[in-house]
Amino acid sequence: MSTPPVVLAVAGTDSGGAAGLAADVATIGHLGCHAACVVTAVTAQDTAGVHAVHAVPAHLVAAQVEAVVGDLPVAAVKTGMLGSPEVVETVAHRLGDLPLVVDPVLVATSGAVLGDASVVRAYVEHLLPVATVATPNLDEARALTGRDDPPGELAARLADLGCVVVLTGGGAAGTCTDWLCVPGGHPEPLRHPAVATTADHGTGCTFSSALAARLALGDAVHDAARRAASYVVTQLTTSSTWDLGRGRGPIAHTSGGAP
Ligand SMILES: Nc1ncnc2c1ncn2[C@@H]1O[C@H](COP(=O)(O)OP(=O)(O)O)[C@@H](O)[C@H]1O
Ligand SMILES: Cc1ncc(COP(=O)(O)O)c(N)n1
Repeated sequence: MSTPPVVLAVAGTDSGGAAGLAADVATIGHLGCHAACVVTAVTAQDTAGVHAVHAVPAHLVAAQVEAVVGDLPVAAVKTGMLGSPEVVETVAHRLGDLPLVVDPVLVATSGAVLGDASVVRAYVEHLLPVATVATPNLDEARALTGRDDPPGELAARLADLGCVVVLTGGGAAGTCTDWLCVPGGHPEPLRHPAVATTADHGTGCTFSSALAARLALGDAVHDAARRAASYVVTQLTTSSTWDLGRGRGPIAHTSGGAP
């Protein structure tokens, strides 16, 4: 087998194994890349909620980043929960020159706040302007713009900060619509079938990791976004028959279940 491209995931942990680095590392590996991982926060989390958060100090996040980029040929980076404005700035400063997918994690599926107003400001001022692609959901796009416009308009506003935006979510009548907008361009709807399931914890993490892996494998952004969405549909279809946890169960990151 040939040497895989390296994708660096910079994110928090989810003890329930649904979201965060667990989703990132599994997805990146399943798509044929090697996952390096930098931990930004430890969460005590399950399918029902986030019970505690311990932020990793910014200097230790920086040390992890240095260890990875000093040794491995990172082809793409994906960021998830960063948790503090200092960590957002560290990532922007040290990783902003690489192909960079930013999932601006602010709120968990369960409703827990994973990034406050100072983190929102740091994304807008420091990280989105150097990102290649940002993948906010509708709530995150509203928080980042401070507006309540239709999703296509929010995607265009965020793209004006300097990155391609794929605004995710918005399922209705069996269809999910994501909005893709390049800086200065017109928002374009990307549609795929909606899977009826409550086993969707970690979907955004899986999507942004799949997008970063596809970029590392050489896809252009449009193709990477389409393939990442199609990956998520397959994985949600698998987990739709699972019965795990009291809350919203994990999306299947890799397998179709035990053989
Ligand atoms: N039930 C679903 N069926 C199919 N695709 C979905 C479903 N829920 C989310 N997606 C897709 O998963 C990707 C991640 O979106 P989303 O769930 O909005 O992220 P987040 O977890 O950040 O809220 C998007 O491409 C979105 O359209
Ligand atoms: C550590 C961590 N990172 C990200 C998410 C968001 O994922 P989701 O939107 O599926 O809750 C999360 N819940 N926990």
